[in-house]
Amino acid sequence: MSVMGRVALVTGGAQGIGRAVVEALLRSGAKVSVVDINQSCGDVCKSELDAEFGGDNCAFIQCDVTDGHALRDAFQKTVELFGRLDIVINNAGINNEKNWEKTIDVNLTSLIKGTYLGLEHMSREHGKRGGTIVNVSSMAAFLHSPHQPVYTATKHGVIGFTRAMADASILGNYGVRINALCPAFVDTPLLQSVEDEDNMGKFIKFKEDFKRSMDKFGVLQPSLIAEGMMTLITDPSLNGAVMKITCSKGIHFHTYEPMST
Ligand SMILES: NC(=O)C1=CN([C@@H]2O[C@H](COP(=O)(O)OP(=O)(O)OC[C@H]3O[C@@H](n4cnc5c(N)ncnc54)[C@H](O)[C@@H]3O)[C@@H](O)[C@H]2O)C=CC1
Ligand SMILES: CC/C=C\C[C@H](O)/C=C/C=C\C=C\C=C\C(=O)[C@@H](O)C/C=C\CCC(=O)O
Repeated sequence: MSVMGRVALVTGGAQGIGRAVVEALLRSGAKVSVVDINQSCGDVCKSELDAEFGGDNCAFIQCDVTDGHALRDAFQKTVELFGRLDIVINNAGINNEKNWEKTIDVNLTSLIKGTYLGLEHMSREHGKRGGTIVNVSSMAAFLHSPHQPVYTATKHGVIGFTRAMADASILGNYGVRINALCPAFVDTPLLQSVEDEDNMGKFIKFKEDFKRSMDKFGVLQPSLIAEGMMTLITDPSLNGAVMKITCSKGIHFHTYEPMST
């Protein structure tokens, strides 16, 4: 599937992995709505993307994804601006073990809301034309790190929810493919949070162990994550897939044992 002329919405798109995904989508001819809480970062992002890709191909919508009404409005504004919605990337995420309730709210609750809003605008059950959703998890869902237990729980939840929704899409003939993406460590500002007691809480005392994990497993570049994301977006055979991206194996997929009857 080509994304030429398609419309994408990317949460957390103003920096890091989301910014790399936004650029890959624009480079492939999509129009993109960048949804992000960070006004200044979003303004810079919009200005730079307009300069590179032209002023009519992306929009920045300042929005805290944990505000359900604001998130709904961001989806509606995207459709009003660009006339349709074909791709939703639920990417926004934080690492905060001190305010762990907020981590659940951003990483899981808001991702669920973003998935449901995406279906409202894309699913055949709502008379729409179909589309694709990618939910961003993490390799933390496979290698539970003692430094971020609640973050790890949210990323496990993303995989379970995404795989269940992919099955629901088949049963309900939604016409929407729903997949998960699990990067290992990626060189973005999020990694800096491991140094901050305000983020790590009592687990700050494990930060050296976290850094040893980063040294052991390596750190990826956002551009490789964007490459994997484009595969999930464009490969029509993928639904319920769990893509993993690591330094050791690159872009690959998790395989699940068939359920025993
Ligand atoms: N950096 C890494 O090592 C890895 C990151 N991930 C996941 O990738 C996703 C993106 O992370 P990064 O790009 O690394 O982080 P980042 O911190 O560089 O970028 C996250 C973006 O999300 C935005 N954001 C945060 N809370 C928000 C909210 N409530 N509403 C709207 N926007 C909000 C931020 O303003 C920022 O622009 C997250 O879900 C993260 O858990 C997964 C595996 C590895
Ligand atoms: C403060 C930064 C917050 C989050 C960063 C990120 O979300 C957390 C990642 C946590 C663990 C990363 C593990 C990386 C593992 C690898 O790179 C693999 O090569 C390890 C080998 C096997 C994994 C098991 C499997 O593939 O099933």
